[in-house]
Amino acid sequence: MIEVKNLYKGFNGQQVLNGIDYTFERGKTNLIIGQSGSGKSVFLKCMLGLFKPDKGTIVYDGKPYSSFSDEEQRELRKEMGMLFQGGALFDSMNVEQNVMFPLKMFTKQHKKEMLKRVHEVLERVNLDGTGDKMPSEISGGMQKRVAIARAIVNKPKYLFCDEPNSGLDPKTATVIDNLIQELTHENDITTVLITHDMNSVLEIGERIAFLKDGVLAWKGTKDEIFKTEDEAVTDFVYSSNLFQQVREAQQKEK
Ligand SMILES: Nc1ncnc2c1ncn2[C@@H]1O[C@H](COP(=O)(O)OP(=O)(O)OP(=O)(O)O)[C@@H](O)[C@H]1O
Repeated sequence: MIEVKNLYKGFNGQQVLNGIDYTFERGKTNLIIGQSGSGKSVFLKCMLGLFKPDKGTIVYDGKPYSSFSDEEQRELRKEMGMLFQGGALFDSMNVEQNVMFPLKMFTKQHKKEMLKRVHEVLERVNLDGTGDKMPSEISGGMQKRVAIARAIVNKPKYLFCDEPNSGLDPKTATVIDNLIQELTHENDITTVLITHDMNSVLEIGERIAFLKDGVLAWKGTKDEIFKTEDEAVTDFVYSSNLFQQVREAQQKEK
């Protein structure tokens, strides 16, 4: 669980996050949605410890970041899995080396032990047997699954995903969404996922935080989002054809 309390962040006099209070629950896919420029990435980077908040507290499973020693900060980084747009694999490394990278960086395991874990996670994401392939030799969807395997190889408590579906066809995007959700449930991970993909909201929006101009303008679930009359949210979600179609279908059923 990650509790965010009264979080403020700005750059050069421009306020980006304006006093956010929110709790990201453990074992759930916690989505952050909102228009471009609303502060989603800055929010994520604050939780990753990449940006220092101007004000406010971020509490990781009961422990405020400000109270972490250097060693504890390093330990926390080890507990964070990251999945960035485009997968961000190392082109010069094969699949196995990519997935092994966090183990080499954060653990002192023997190679045999690391290989065992790498193959365990590759199997979990249905990529067994691809360890010696280079990223350029596999499809975009497979690259995402390698990136997911790399993000979970260290058994993270927290998984941060920034638009994990970008560049994928709708069917592959759904496979990736469901895989992230399954891993979140199986391993009781606190997953925080930024998305522009309204299909992802419908698929895995167990908890949704809607940001508008750096403020948490609405929070709820994928079912509640259809019931809300909050204009900021309705303006945003019904600009998507998919949401309009689902709403129309729901109205016909009534
Ligand atoms: N390192 C930085 N220095 C200065 N300003 C920044 C920095 N990072 C982000 N910003 C500003 O913060 C604001 C919010 O950006 P952010 O990337 O969080 O938006 P976003 O909601 O993630 O947008 P998108 O959906 O397009 O990715 C923008 O005005 C951006 O220019």
